[in-house]
Amino acid sequence: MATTNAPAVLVEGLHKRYGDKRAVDGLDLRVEHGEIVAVLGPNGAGKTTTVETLEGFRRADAGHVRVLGEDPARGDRAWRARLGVVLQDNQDLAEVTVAEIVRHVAGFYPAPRDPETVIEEVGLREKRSARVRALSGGQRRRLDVALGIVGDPELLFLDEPTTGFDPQARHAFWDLVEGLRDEGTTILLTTHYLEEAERLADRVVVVAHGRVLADGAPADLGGRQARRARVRWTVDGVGHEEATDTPTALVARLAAQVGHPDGEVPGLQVLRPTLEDVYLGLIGEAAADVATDDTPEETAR
Ligand SMILES: Nc1ncnc2c1ncn2[C@@H]1O[C@H](COP(=O)(O)OP(=O)(O)OP(=O)(O)O)[C@@H](O)[C@H]1O
Repeated sequence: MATTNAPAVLVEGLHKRYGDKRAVDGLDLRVEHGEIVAVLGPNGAGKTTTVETLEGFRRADAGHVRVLGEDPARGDRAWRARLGVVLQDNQDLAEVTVAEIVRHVAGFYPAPRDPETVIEEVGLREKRSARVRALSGGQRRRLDVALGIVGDPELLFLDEPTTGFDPQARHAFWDLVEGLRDEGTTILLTTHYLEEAERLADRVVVVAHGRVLADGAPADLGGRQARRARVRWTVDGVGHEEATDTPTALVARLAAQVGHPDGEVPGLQVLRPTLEDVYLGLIGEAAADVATDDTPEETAR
């Protein structure tokens, strides 16, 4: 067991190639115990390759990797039992029922959660006797989540967990993840949903071309809080906009100058860059850098 203050996940200088494709290219990552970290990045950024290396399913070409104090390439059964894994694609389980497979998987773990409670938590109670092949895509994904958490893991990997969920199921899943966090579970999640990262993550790591572009709390990633606000308003139906570091002062001035008798400023909006704005800016800059980078690998395609 890891008894030191070592982080739950430590990755330094991870490299992984497929042929001449550099899928992961010097990636660093640290996840502290009890933290939820979201890894964001475009398709092909290297997220799944990284996560599957941490899970012990792929071998790194180079780099230092420790997961719950162990090298995943050497992780034994006891180490694996401390992990929960929700993969992007799961093997076919078509003919078994939901309750059967959750009970079955629980049997692999020394101290599993109660299978019926887990089925309920992921919202599959009414489907507990349904065969897996009869589940919808979103229900199937919920079953994947159930199988990932039934072992009561210390560290849970969620690879795009809510793909295919309807909005209600997504919100229910977020509540579930927050409940796990409150119980002390450490969670590393990949997602394409910025709203999901913003809601769940203590820290967001943006990855592109196998490298980390930015790492920070969702609220101030990429200096988000330090960015200027844009204030919009209308006068006689004509829109105005001004960028400012002091939006409160500007709004007070507008209220005095162009506000209605009750002080209201028509069409008033104060806009800060969203996490999505910051994310798209980072990814755009990285794409521009690659376009001007004439390494043989990039020009060969
Ligand atoms: N088994 C493989 N063989 C060859 N190339 C691979 C293999 N797995 C991944 N790749 C390539 O490595 C790169 C990184 O893929 P990876 O699946 O890690 O990206 P990702 O960030 O998880 O993408 P997505 O958001 O689409 O899931 C991609 O260019 C992909 O085509």
